[in-house]
Amino acid sequence: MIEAQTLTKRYGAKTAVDSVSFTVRPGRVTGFLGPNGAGKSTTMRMIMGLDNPSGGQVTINGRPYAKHKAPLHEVGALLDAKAVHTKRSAYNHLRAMAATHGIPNSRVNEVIELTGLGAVAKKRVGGFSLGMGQRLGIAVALLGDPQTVILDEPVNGLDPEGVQWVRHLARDLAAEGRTVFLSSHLMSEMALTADHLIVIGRGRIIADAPIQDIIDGQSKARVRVRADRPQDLLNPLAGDGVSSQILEPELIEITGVDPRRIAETAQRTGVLVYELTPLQLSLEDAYMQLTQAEVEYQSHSLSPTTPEATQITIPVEGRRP
Ligand SMILES: Nc1ncnc2c1ncn2[C@@H]1O[C@H](COP(=O)(O)OP(=O)(O)OP(=O)(O)O)[C@@H](O)[C@H]1O
Repeated sequence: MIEAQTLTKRYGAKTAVDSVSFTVRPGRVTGFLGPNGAGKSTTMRMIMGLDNPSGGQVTINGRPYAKHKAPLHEVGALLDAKAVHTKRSAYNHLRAMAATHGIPNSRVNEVIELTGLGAVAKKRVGGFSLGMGQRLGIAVALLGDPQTVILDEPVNGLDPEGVQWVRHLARDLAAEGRTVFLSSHLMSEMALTADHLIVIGRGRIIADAPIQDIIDGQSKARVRVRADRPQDLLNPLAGDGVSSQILEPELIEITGVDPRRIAETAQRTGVLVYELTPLQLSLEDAYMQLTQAEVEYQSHSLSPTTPEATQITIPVEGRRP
């Protein structure tokens, strides 16, 4: 379990992490999301005792990292896979780490097996690809068989098989009752891996909830309707927060009205409906909506004159008095 209370980190005038409080619980995968520069790595570094908080505190299993007698058994972290610059082989690197922490060699062999490093374990780490470096970083994180595992961008540089492997690993570790806290910019992957999300923007928590709640919280009912005269549905459905998009002559999307009301309206108005599909936001859409005001490093289109979409959005006319 990781518990942060009013955790703050300032770098000069810059407040990278601004009085955040959250709990990362065991038995589930908690994703840590946020735009570039939001404060994810700084938070993870403070959890691992690599940065001192300017205020507040963070504990792992009830104690700050530095207060644990055998921290590698409590928490393992992959924070910066590129940090391992060594002429040693992966095997010797892991053995040296194990020796200094009283971990038996048999565990070194286990983590090499677990992370799929067997074929390259005797090669110099300096020559590793990004993906192999990631696997070694994860092997180091798991070396002490820790109760809590923190992985910062663990799928960075991994091929699709590696990405899937990290997903299964994270889910297996959580299923064993461990605390798993991971960051990733790959939303589709996060949607498949995490049970719970903490979203941070400009150093502050902007969401802390089960993943489905975050998607539902950002979604207004949106329904795709195929019908012979779909436009005839629009006036009877008009109201606050209702809008529609004509995609094809017989295809529209209506936002802000549930499918049952659309079906009832169609029956009343004699419109023949032959498709009524509720649409759900993806995690990526929900995330973009949540964080759009929090993006520190905004990207701009190279061709601002290019139309955003060819679809036409028209608000449904307001109710007539
Ligand atoms: N050592 C430092 N000195 C000064 N500013 C720093 C330092 N480390 C981080 N920052 C600043 O603190 C803020 C948070 O950075 P951090 O790396 O924690 O964000 P992040 O969410 O991990 O971003 P990314 O997704 O790009 O990795 C950024 O504005 C960053 O520039």
